[in-house]
Amino acid sequence: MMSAQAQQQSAAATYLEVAGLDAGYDGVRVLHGVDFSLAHGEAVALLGRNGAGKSTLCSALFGLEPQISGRIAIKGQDVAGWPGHRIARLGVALVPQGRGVYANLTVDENLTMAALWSRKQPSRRWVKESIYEDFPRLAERRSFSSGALSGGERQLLAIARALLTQADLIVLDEPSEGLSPRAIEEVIIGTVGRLRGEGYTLLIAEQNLAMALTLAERALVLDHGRVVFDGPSATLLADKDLQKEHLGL
Ligand SMILES: Nc1ncnc2c1ncn2[C@@H]1O[C@H](COP(=O)(O)OP(=O)(O)OP(=O)(O)O)[C@@H](O)[C@H]1O
Repeated sequence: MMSAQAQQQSAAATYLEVAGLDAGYDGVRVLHGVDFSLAHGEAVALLGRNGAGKSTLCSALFGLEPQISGRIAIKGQDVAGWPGHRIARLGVALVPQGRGVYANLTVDENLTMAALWSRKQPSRRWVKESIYEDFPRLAERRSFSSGALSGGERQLLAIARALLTQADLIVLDEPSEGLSPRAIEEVIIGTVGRLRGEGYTLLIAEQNLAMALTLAERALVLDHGRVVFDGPSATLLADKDLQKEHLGL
């Protein structure tokens, strides 16, 4: 059994804890008893076939559409049932599938709006100018309508919006979807890899196994709404039978 001190240390190291999470829509259950946790600064890939429940899990963490039961704790606080804006204030940002940027607004306006969601005491404070310095492509496009951006630029903007909320856990729902190999290399591998290096906690839902495993040291595989693998990425990469059975590869 863990000593009280070890339990305290382990609670302090845990950013997100999900236990016995069920989620669904209008009575149709999609997630069944999902358990996992994320340590501060850990990058975890969330894998699974189409319809396995990855987006449902990402949305459930953020207080969005699915109805849920079970435990979701962020930094030790039980947040199940909280609305998204309250969860955002704890430092969680979701970069949704399809990116969630406002296509009718300019890049600059999108960034201004994201900053309104900002939490109060971040460890690192991003402001619009630091975003433009660090992501010169966005600076070049600042007055462009977001709807006119390329897929890679839109993904970059969505990530920048997450940073401006001063999040320290960023949940990315299929970031590589619809991007060219070059955009995947530059935006996803480049930017997300950098966030990882800077100590952000990352949960990356992906269909692209090789890419997800490049970015994350640990993988979680969902199949029909159940966690069927939770372990080192290298183990999953080496286990062709598991990939075939649960990812259809
Ligand atoms: N808003 C919704 N209303 C009703 N059912 C939904 C909704 N969103 C998803 N579902 C259903 O929940 C199940 C899981 O879908 P989900 O999008 O979570 O899977 P996924 O692993 O993210 O797949 P994909 O890669 O296709 O996005 C599917 O059967 C889907 O039809």
